[in-house]
Parts: sequence; structure tokens; C-alpha cells
Amino acid sequence: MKQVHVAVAVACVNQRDILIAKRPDDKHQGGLWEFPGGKVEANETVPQALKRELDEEVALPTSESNMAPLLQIPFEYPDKHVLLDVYWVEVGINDALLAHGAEGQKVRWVAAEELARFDFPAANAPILTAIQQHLAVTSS
Ligand SMILES: Nc1nc2c([nH]c(=O)n2[C@@H]2O[C@H](COP(=O)(O)OP(=O)(O)OP(=O)(O)O)[C@@H](O)[C@H]2O)c(=O)[nH]1
Ligand SMILES: [Mg+2]
Repeated sequence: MKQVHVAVAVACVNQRDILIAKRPDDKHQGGLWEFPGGKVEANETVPQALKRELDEEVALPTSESNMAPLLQIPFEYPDKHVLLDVYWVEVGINDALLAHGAEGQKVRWVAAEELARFDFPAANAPILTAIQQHLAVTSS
């Protein structure tokens, strides 16, 4: 099965709150919460894909200079193979206020320590660990 390259954003404001969105029921892994993002198109870098997806999906303005790679997760769902390319995205408070579900989906800013209460796709488990580690390191 061909591997799909997916750009995923951990968008963070105030060194604490992370943006999550609910996947539409009719999509792959529908009904679960996700970190915003989507497929990297041909001739696009991951930061370029993130800037595009964050604008399209959640109306969040971002700059590539505020993005840094966090981790990569290859994962094989029974029906789809993905490579999640996860970036940390620092968001300013004024930009954070603009975020909303531009495709009609629910979005929420959630304190990092509350993320475990939400249901994410199986591939996402290492992201939650990486977020806690990143915040522990950057706040010390
Ligand atoms: N955006 C995003 N996708 C994820 C996450 N976790 C995860 O397994 N995926 C998987 O990555 C794949 C690509 O995501 P997507 O459906 O957002 O792609 P897209 O925005 O380009 O939309 P499209 O499917 O309408 O073209 C999906 O199969 C999705 O299930 C996550 O946290 N965020
Ligand atoms: Mg998407």
C-alpha cells in the first residue's frame, strides 16, 4: 500500500494550549479528534503544506519561521498507510483568536495536560508524549 505523507500541526499558544479539531464523520478516522493538517502535495515542503492546511481548515494564520519538526510517525491502518510529519507551531495570541472550524468542524484549544481526555486516531499516541516532553523542556 502506498504511504500517504501527512503534515500535522501541534499549534500551541501561551506555552500551554493546543489546537484540536474534530474529524468529519465521513472521513478516514472520522469522529475522532485530530491535530489540524493534511496531505502534503507534490512540490510542497511540510511547512508549506502546514501553512496551507492551517489556513484552509482552521483559518489560523502562521509563518514557516514559527514551525519546527517534532517527530515523524509511520503508521499502518488496515485501510491506509500514513507518515505523520508532526511540527510544533508557535502561535501568537491574536492569531489564536482567529481559529475556527473553517470547514464546519468543531475546534478547541485544550491545555496540554487535558489532551489525554480526547479520543485521537491510534497513530497519534506518540504525539501526546512528545507534547508533554516539549513543554517540560521549554519551560525549564
Ligand atoms: N490531519 C491529521 N490527520 C491525521 C491525524 N492522525 C492521523 O492518523 N491522521 C490521518 O492522516 C490522513 C490525512 O489527513 P486528512 O484527511 O486531514 O487529509 P487532507 O486534509 O489532505 O484531506 P482530504 O482527505 O480531504 O484530502 C488521514 O488518513 C488521517 O486519518 C492527525 O492528528 N491529524
Ligand atoms: Mg485535514
